Amino acid sequence: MSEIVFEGVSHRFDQVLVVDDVSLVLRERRVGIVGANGSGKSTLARMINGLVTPTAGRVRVDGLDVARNGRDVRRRVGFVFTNADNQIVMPTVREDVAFTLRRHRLDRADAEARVDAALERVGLTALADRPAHRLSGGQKQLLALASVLVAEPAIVVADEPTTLLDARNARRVAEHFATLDQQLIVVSHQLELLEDFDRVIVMDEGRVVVDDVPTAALDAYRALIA
Ligand SMILES: Nc1ncnc2c1ncn2[C@@H]1O[C@H](COP(=O)(O)OP(=O)(O)OP(=O)(O)O)[C@@H](O)[C@H]1O
Repeated sequence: MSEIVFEGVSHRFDQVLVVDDVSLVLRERRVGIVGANGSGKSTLARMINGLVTPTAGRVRVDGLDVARNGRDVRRRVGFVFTNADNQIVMPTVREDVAFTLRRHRLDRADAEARVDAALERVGLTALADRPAHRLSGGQKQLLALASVLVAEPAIVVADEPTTLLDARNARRVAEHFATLDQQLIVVSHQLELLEDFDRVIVMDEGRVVVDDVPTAALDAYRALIA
């Protein structure tokens, strides 16, 4: 497993402290992050691959300082956004997955084999030549996941990957996430998604207020928001 370390990490947007002195070592395979709207979950998740830089403290991924080694870190850390539409950049499903590899210097056959494997992995092989924007919401989220997996990241960070999906699609996407070999960090308001994770972190006003096994952490979170 990889290791993600937050060392006294804070982040301010326009003087407002949204992540407040967080220190964590994440080594578990599947870690969930929950918390009320605006508690700083997305900001924390985005710091893992350098989408957001801490205004104080340091984030390290497998020993690499994210602020200094952004490119190497982004090769290790794939990021799945809430809205897959924002992640789809190419006309067809296959082209969209292949786009991730544009700077990987693979020969054509290797790249194609990796794209095929990533599509197979998420069950989109039959839709490979379809227009990406015409997929259903659930299929788009699986495409976003394939576009991340094709780079063979060690870590997948997902920010509310099922929030925009109906219950059936959310379950389908969640099942795919559950079978990943990668270390997985998932921000979610859908608590059932995290029940069989290894660890759940509860954020409140930028701080980690609970850090425990899912049953205990989710109970504490439900009590906090009740
Ligand atoms: N780019 C930005 N510029 C200014 N403020 C921001 C920016 N991104 C987030 N914020 C603010 O930082 C705070 C924390 O936001 P963040 O998205 O991390 O919370 P969250 O816990 O993920 O919330 P939600 O559950 O609503 O997605 C919020 O008050 C938000 O308005």
